Amino acid sequence: MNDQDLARIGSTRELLRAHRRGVLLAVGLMLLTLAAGIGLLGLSGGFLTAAALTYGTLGSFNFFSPSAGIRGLTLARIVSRYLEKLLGHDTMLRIARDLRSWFFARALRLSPAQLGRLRTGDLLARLLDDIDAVDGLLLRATGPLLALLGIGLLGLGVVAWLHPPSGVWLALVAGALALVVPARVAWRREAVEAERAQRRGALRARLHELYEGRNDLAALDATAAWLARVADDADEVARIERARRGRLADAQVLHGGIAAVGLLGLLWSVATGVTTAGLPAPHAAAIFFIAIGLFEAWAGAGLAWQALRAARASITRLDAVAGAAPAVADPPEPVPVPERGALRFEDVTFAWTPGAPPVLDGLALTIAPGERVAISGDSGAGKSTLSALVLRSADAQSGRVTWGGVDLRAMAQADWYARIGWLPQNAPIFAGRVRDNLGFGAPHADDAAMWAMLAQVRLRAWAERIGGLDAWIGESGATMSAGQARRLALARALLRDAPLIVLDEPTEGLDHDTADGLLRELPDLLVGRSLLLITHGTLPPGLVDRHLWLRDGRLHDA
Ligand SMILES: Nc1ncnc2c1ncn2[C@@H]1O[C@H](COP(=O)(O)OP(=O)(O)OP(=O)(O)O)[C@@H](O)[C@H]1O
Repeated sequence: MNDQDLARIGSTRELLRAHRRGVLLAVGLMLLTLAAGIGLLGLSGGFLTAAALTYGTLGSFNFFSPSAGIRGLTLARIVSRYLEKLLGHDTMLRIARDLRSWFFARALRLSPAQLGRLRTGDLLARLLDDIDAVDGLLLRATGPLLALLGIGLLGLGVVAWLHPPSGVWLALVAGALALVVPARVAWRREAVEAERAQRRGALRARLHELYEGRNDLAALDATAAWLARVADDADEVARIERARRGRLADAQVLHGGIAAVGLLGLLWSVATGVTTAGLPAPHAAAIFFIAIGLFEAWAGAGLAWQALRAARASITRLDAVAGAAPAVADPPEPVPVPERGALRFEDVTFAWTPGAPPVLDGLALTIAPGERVAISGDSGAGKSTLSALVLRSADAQSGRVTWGGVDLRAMAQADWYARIGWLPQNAPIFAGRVRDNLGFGAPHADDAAMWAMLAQVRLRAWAERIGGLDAWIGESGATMSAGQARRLALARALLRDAPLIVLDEPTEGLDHDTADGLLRELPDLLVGRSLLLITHGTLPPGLVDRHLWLRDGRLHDA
């Protein structure tokens, strides 16, 4: 499926339905493989019995038809099994690919506040474990269950045709299996499967946090305590897995018991048929072998039922994220975004949690084109919240934010972002080359522009030392100091050809002289662009046109 098709899909089940052709084909091939296998067993049993009964007598024996049938079924089984593996796995891989792209794209539509409620490890668990459970639905759950149903009906039909009383008996045994096995492994197991998926997610989250926070935990001498929590989580997961396996083993035992009684009853039924109702012995043998084949195939039903329940729990978890309505969405017919304009907050009131005291309360602010405004305030006053509204991580509950007179909510988010160069508080450095990190937001910037920008943020000497624009910088800027990472992210924001630059604490982590030098040079880097600067520090004269103070949700002159 292409991106446009995926964008139209609203739930996991809808996505699975879009693959129904591949799924039906794979199920048909599974059925064919099973039918060929069981047919082979029945035909061979009948054939051998007929041959044994004819041996040493003068009776005639049709050798050719059954042996041709055996050859045909053998070949059919080989070919259908090969195609089943080929097409079944191909469909499964397509489902997995589409599910991952779709889930990821849907999750990214959510605002940071919505995503922030999920732990990264849990999100990863959904992306990996839950999608794994769902894409295997075809090969481990619905596929086998449908194929087992199909082969059951076919087998019962053949047995009933050869000997109706045996058909009735086999149907009764099949009915008992169909009730008892799912009852043991799957009936009323929704809550347990949901808990299993949730616990596995929690374990991943705990491990992810251990990895991310390993240095802090080591410094706090808290690694052992954290590992103990990991062990507790792992124990919980193991407890649930053991219980599941126990239920599956119980189901296998029940299946074995019922199948044994079923076969004994069938033996009695066909023996009576042969001795009293003229049932040919080869038919009796064929019925017996078909039944053995069916019981063997049905033994997989328990696992398939369990996989089905697990997949359902995973579907619920995936839809909880992918099906959530994004807090910030594009309008159906977005308005074009003006090239330049004033950024205005008009009587803006905003609370992160509905009903909580607002962080911004009737806030008003105008930044004229080319104007540079700094905003300071106590920690927690709402400075980053203000930039979050500019970035449309959230929308104001009342009032509006406009650019060139157009409400930001009337624009497509991507069009609006094209007008902004943003340096967030925790700007990430991506694993890759210096060039990649600079060029993300400015794909057309050439080497000369990159070097000039590196010089302006005072990173030129560093870049030359590590090998230039193609030098590799590790994940999260592992090979850089915090100040260097901050300056590289600043360079990235400034390199963008955007009329509005939003900088949240650009000099955080820099020594006084570097910070001061950088701020003094900032006006030259802005050249006519508007600036919204969030800062705690003192500013050199001439950097900004106005310096405001955020207090009680409103802006005051500093
Ligand atoms: N995503 C969020 N969800 C819920 N509450 C939030 C969120 N982000 C911020 N807040 C709350 O909003 C208030 C303002 O936070 P904000 O980060 O805007 O302050 P700030 O002025 O930038 O602080 P600092 O100078 O410490 O960075 C705080 O009480 C904070 O707890």
